[in-house]
Amino acid sequence: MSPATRNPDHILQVQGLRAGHGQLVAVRDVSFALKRGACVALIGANGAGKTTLLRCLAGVHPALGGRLHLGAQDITALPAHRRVQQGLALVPEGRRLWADMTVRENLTVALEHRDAARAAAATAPWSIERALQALPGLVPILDRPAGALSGGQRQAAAIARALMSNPEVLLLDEVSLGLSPLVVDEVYRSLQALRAQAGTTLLLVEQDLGRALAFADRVMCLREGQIVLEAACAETTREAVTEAYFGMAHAAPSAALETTP
Ligand SMILES: Nc1ncnc2c1ncn2[C@@H]1O[C@H](COP(=O)(O)OP(=O)(O)OP(=O)(O)O)[C@@H](O)[C@H]1O
Repeated sequence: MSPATRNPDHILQVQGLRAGHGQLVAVRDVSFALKRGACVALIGANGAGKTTLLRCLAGVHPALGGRLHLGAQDITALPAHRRVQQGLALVPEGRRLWADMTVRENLTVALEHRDAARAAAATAPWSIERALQALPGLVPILDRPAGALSGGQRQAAAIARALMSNPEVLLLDEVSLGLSPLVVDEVYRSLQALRAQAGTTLLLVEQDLGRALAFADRVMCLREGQIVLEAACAETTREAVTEAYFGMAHAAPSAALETTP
């Protein structure tokens, strides 16, 4: 992407991204851009390529082609840890915390590995104290080993750990997976606080279509590794999204596409 075609309003620009697993192509020529401060929900059936796409953006899965820009910087060739330092953080499916360490230790290690210059330049850099204000549910479990936490607590701790890098863009895989509705509500309240307080740009994978459309500004539907729908949530309908999701007109929602009103 030439500097002339880059839009300064876009914090993340993805062009022609391709990735696979062996012979299998999982992400096919995917292009999109995230506006600064936006929240985009990425939806798609099992195996559509959502996790592979997020992992490619984070640099933990190799891309076969394409270009990525974070702000004005071309990050295509940067390894995962450099992308984190530049402001692109992933909260992976399954959360991947260090199970034997306490929550506090998980956060401290992340804090020590962040880019000091970026943190110094930030107007309000994240600290453990500030993360606890945004995610108060962590306060009583700060000294508990991450391996002993419930699903919702692990999700909150993983989000807090990602915040330690002062992300401009937070990628969240399967936000609601394995969590009770009440805990999901709490996680989304925390994400709302992040958006309001820090203006963090969010790209989140969410299987609950009702929740995705209610929370995000835009929705992007991935099918067989391609973006088949990209729209403002306020300007699309469940029917249009469901049709894109299944690749057929008038498809009935299945258990794979939850639809909380
Ligand atoms: N480690 C792997 N080895 C081989 N194939 C894989 C691997 N991980 C994913 N795939 C395949 O790549 C394709 C995309 O998978 P991916 O996990 O990215 O999809 P997804 O949309 O995140 O699905 P899910 O909701 O089930 O996690 C699928 O066909 C899947 O079977």
